[in-house]
Amino acid sequence: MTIGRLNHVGVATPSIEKSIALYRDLMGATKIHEPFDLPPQGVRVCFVDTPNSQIELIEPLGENSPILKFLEKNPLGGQHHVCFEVHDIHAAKAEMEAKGAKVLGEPRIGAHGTPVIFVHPKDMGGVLVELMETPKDGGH
Ligand SMILES: C[C@@H](C(=O)O)C(=O)SCCNC(=O)CCNC(=O)[C@H](O)C(C)(C)COP(=O)(O)OP(=O)(O)OC[C@H]1O[C@@H](n2cnc3c(N)ncnc32)[C@H](O)[C@@H]1OP(=O)(O)O
Ligand SMILES: [Co+2]
Repeated sequence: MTIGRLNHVGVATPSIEKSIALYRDLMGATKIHEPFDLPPQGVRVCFVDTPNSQIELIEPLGENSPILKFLEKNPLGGQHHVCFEVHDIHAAKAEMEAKGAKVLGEPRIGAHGTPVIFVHPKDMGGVLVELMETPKDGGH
């Protein structure tokens, strides 16, 4: 596996609406996408475009959301994960596991419509890493 483009930085927030206001009014973001629910991942998502990447605002969706505990520990929200593109998600998963890193669950469809996996922060220097298969059209 070769690490690919930084697709997005995931930012957990208790309120997407409040975070949108911060990125728009404080940071000057001009392209903010419509928020949408992503039930398979247990989050509501809103992408904020930057010139070379995206910020992915994520708010808990449902009682089993994987970000509930993170928000308990970080009530204001905070930087949650970084997402790199990979060519083949199944090959990436197999390689991570062969190298001894814990992959959290099976590949699931992520916010850009391609499969994603997560590598445990304990095996990646404290950073939760999402690997995302590059969209066939090359992405955003
Ligand atoms: C929409 C989609 C997309 O882009 O397509 C997404 O991104 S969805 C993004 C949301 N989905 C996910 O994150 C799915 C994968 N995540 C998970 O399975 C979970 O969140 C885990 C990463 C396993 C954490 O689980 P949980 O919060 O229940 O456990 P926990 O609080 O006991 O955490 C275990 C240890 O990991 C640390 N830890 C927890 N979350 C962390 C994070 N985001 N970054 C860095 N470290 C983190 C905790 O501080 C703790 O360390 P200590 O032991 O030292 O106290
Ligand atoms: Co993400």
